[in-house]
Amino acid sequence: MNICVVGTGYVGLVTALGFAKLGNRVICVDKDDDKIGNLNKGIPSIYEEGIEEILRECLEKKRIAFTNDLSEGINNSEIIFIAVGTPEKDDWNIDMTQVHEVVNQISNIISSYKIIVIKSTVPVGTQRETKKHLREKGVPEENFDIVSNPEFLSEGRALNDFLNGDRIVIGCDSSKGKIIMRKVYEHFNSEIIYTLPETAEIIKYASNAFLATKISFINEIANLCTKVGANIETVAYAMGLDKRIAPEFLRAGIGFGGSCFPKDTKALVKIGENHGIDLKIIRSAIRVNEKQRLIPIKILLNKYGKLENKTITILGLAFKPKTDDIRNAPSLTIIEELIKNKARIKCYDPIATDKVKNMQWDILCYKNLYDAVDKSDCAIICTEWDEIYSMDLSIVKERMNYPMIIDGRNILDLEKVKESEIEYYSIGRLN
Ligand SMILES: NC(=O)C1=CN([C@@H]2O[C@H](COP(=O)(O)OP(=O)(O)OC[C@H]3O[C@@H](n4cnc5c(N)ncnc54)[C@H](O)[C@@H]3O)[C@@H](O)[C@H]2O)C=CC1
Ligand SMILES: O=C(O)[C@H]1O[C@H](OP(=O)(O)OP(=O)(O)OC[C@H]2O[C@@H](n3ccc(=O)[nH]c3=O)[C@H](O)[C@@H]2O)[C@H](O)[C@@H](O)[C@@H]1O
Repeated sequence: MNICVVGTGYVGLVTALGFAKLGNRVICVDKDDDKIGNLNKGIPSIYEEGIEEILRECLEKKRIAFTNDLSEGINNSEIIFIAVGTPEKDDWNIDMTQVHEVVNQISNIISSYKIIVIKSTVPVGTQRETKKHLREKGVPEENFDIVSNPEFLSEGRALNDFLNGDRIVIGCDSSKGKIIMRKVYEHFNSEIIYTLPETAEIIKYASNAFLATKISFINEIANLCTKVGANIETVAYAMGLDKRIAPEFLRAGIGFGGSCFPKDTKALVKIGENHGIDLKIIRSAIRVNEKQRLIPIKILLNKYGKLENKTITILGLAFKPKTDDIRNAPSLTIIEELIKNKARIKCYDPIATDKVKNMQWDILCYKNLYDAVDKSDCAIICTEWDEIYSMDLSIVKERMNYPMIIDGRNILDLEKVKESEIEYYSIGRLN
């Protein structure tokens, strides 16, 4: 099939490459000329393992092309996927500017039947509002169908998630649209749920909010474990053996970050509010998460009283391993607090340091972990990178000014920590 994908970020690029790999012809559109230039040269706009090879393979086979010209994408495709950003606003509502811009542009270009698929995570009601908007802009009804098709991929294993997701959700109120969407996904093995657009839109938010709540739940239990001398790892393991609970998303730590859980939980609370429903559980999950990030600061203040002239190392900047994405990462909140407390800050991350350098903070970034802990008074683990998990604790101890680690992701081997005689804090583990 001929497919156009608008937006070449994490979701857009992965969607485009996934469809291209399956033999479709895909045109990707982005308004960022630098991204388009790089993508045409085979340089991905995001970091994901294996994506560069697939990009180059698809370019060579001429299954994918990148342009900044939306009309080229639309005129050569039967289906248009919208995968632009939907960031959060200060009031927790969603900023729909990027989606609205694309829809307006489409309304000026479209001249024959197209399916417009909303892949971005958008507030409930967006499919219907978009339909109304296109009609008001004079686009004849017979020229389009609008489908809500939210994406469930996780960064770090995005392409695999896209191609082998647990489910595909299609929110569509036209039978013609449904038939074409069935064809789009005919080579996927995932269960496909056809439903109303509003239901599809809620499924996306409810799924993310449920997973975020599971994390906040286990984090509260971990905090209790710390107080009563219980071990969160055994608690989580035993809970996870119950099939009704399941072991995933029970890893305690400094909480969830990223471009989606923080934004989508807040957006769902706001959607509830806009409809007169107070979503109390999700509101609490957000509050628990915001506090969880501050645990390392509390431990440090307990230990040192004040942090002025102390050197603190952040081990891991990305919001999770295998990505260079630092959007809403717990590490950033911790750095901001350390700056407020006038600490000297050193950071290590195998791939995300450049993104933090762009923030122009007065902090030092290292690509070598041992240089980052040199003369430090405490190292805080914020991301569970393999490189951090497997660091040599004897070297770390030797290079630090005072040997202290706060393990915000509960990853270090407790035996090795004990042997190293480093002062060690975790989130609910028994040392
Ligand atoms: N990042 C993730 O893991 C997931 C994200 N989502 C959702 O997918 C959507 C996209 O997220 P990301 O890919 O992370 O966003 P992103 O910010 O990485 O990428 C968005 C892209 O859209 C482009 N763009 C913006 N306006 C445009 C326009 N008018 N014309 C052409 N291109 C335009 C931007 O230049 C950028 O390259 C969001 O709604 C997000 O909530 C859903 C599942 C997973
Ligand atoms: O809508 C989205 O954007 C995506 O959001 C998440 O994917 P992602 O944010 O890439 O990463 P996750 O693996 O879900 O991790 C999110 C955060 O939760 C944290 N986490 C995760 C699991 C856990 O047990 N404990 C925990 O603290 C991670 O460290 C990370 O900061 C969802 O898992 C995807 O299904 C969804 O499509």
